[in-house]
Amino acid sequence: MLSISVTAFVAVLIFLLYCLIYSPLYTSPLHKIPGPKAYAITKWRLALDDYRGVRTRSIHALHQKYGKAVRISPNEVSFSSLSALKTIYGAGSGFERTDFYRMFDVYGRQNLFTFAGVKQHADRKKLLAHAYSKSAILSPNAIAKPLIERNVNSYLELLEREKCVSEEIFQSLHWFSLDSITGFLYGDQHGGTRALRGDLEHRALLYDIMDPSRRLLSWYGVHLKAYTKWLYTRTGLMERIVAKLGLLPMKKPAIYTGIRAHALKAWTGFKTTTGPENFSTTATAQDPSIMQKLWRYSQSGKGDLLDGLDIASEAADHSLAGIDTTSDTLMFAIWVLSLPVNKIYQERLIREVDNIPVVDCNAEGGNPRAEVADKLPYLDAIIKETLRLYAPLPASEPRSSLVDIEIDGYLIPAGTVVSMSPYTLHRNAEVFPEPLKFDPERWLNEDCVEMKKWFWAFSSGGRMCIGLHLAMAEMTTLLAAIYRRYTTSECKRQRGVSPGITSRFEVFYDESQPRFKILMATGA
Ligand code: HEM
Repeated sequence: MLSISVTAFVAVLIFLLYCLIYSPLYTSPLHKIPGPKAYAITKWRLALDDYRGVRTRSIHALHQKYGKAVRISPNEVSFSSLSALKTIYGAGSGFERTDFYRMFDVYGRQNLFTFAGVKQHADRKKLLAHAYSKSAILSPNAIAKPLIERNVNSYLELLEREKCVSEEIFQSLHWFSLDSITGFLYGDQHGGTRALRGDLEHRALLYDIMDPSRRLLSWYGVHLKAYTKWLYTRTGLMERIVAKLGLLPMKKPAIYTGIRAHALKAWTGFKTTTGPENFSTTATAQDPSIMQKLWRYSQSGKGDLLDGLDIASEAADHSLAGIDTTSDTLMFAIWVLSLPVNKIYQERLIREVDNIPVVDCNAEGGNPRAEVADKLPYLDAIIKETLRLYAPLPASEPRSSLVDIEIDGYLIPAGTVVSMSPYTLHRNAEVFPEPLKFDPERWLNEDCVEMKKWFWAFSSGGRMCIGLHLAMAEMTTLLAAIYRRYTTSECKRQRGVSPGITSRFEVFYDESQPRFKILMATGA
């Protein structure tokens, strides 16, 4: 009897060793891809890096050691080459977003960001692409340009009115991007915010995404998805026990507060005042917001019907995607230009914006117009270099293919997760000499064609950032106005300390500074 039990135990052990160690290392189709064994055997090795907030930097270090393809988990491979970039993220590549993105569903509804399938995504994108095109963003007759120019005026007025703002730009830049994206999505009447003009309720909308425990919630949501869902769906006594034991990574309500709740409120307000019966005769012309465009489409009877929750989900996601990204980039740009070592770049930028003729500035406020700020080569180089070194979404962008495919000489079976990151692409020393040095002028050299191919802050192909032109217009118009009027320098307390932002669950900062200070945890 004993010997049967021992035999069974040994057989189970051998089976487990085969499945958990031998197979991933020696028989898996990915076994030839280089990388440390611990990462190839278990997904928890990478999850641990994630927990420590060093996932992206660890993957980067693995690329430096193992080359352009690294196995980072039993079923996940990271790449860092232009050929892989084209195969995975090129237009029409057929690669889909993975389940990872489903944590950005809002109200249980998918949106542009979270659709995996190419067709579903393309259908939704068709509805939005024109509104986000460069010509629409810079058109005087559409919503974005006047809105951004007004917000730039408000920002400069705020600098004059509340002197402390100029010493702590992080928050006020968030108010700027909040007012810009909400005005664009909802229009002034139905949810456009006035944080810059002092509305405390609107400023408070940001607390939710600034809550540091959101970082932990993101980690749980990715690595312990079923358990997290279980935790948050307990009711009654169990709910109290779970809370008492401190098992919740973030206190309830963890999700539909702040920006997400605001989207639903904006939608409800819009529907009540606009309503189907007077929809075609009222506000449409004066209020061409994204919400209104989607509503108009949903009433047209063409294609799949969008209901209120679909519209609110789409809008909430664009808000979340458009706030931290833009304001974090602006914050890094101003901070890096304020360092004494970069004084020369600030002076050259000031020279460029000083040369803008008065006729190219708005009568109200006297700040450069958005379409003029868009055409300043030095400013453009500064923003590119900021996005290269401090990309606000620097982490890997996971994708998978429905069919087997070869990438950089390796056969990648269908369903394998493949990814690349701006962080690693932007630090390739063969493409960007002295990669950790802030040098905007590298973008002004005639031979920067290769660098442009590696620049990936906004991703590429069909899933490239839809808000690119909106973000660029916000950033160029505000920076041109600030440096036309002011010089900036670092505060005493900031000396030797890099600002640090968190993206998903990692902290990013300037690696050349001795220390960093985390400014905010973000949910995106
Ligand atoms: C500096 C500013 C910004 C940067 C660097 C940035 C970067 C990115 C990146 C890298 C992606 C792809 C993410 C992935 O696939 O994992 C993305 C997608 C997206 N971004 Fe942005 N973004 C910025 C601003 C904005 C703004 C202002 C909006 C406003 C609407 C926005 C809306 C979106 C949306 C909706 C997607 C999903 C697009 C799709 O799947 O088709 N972004 N962004």
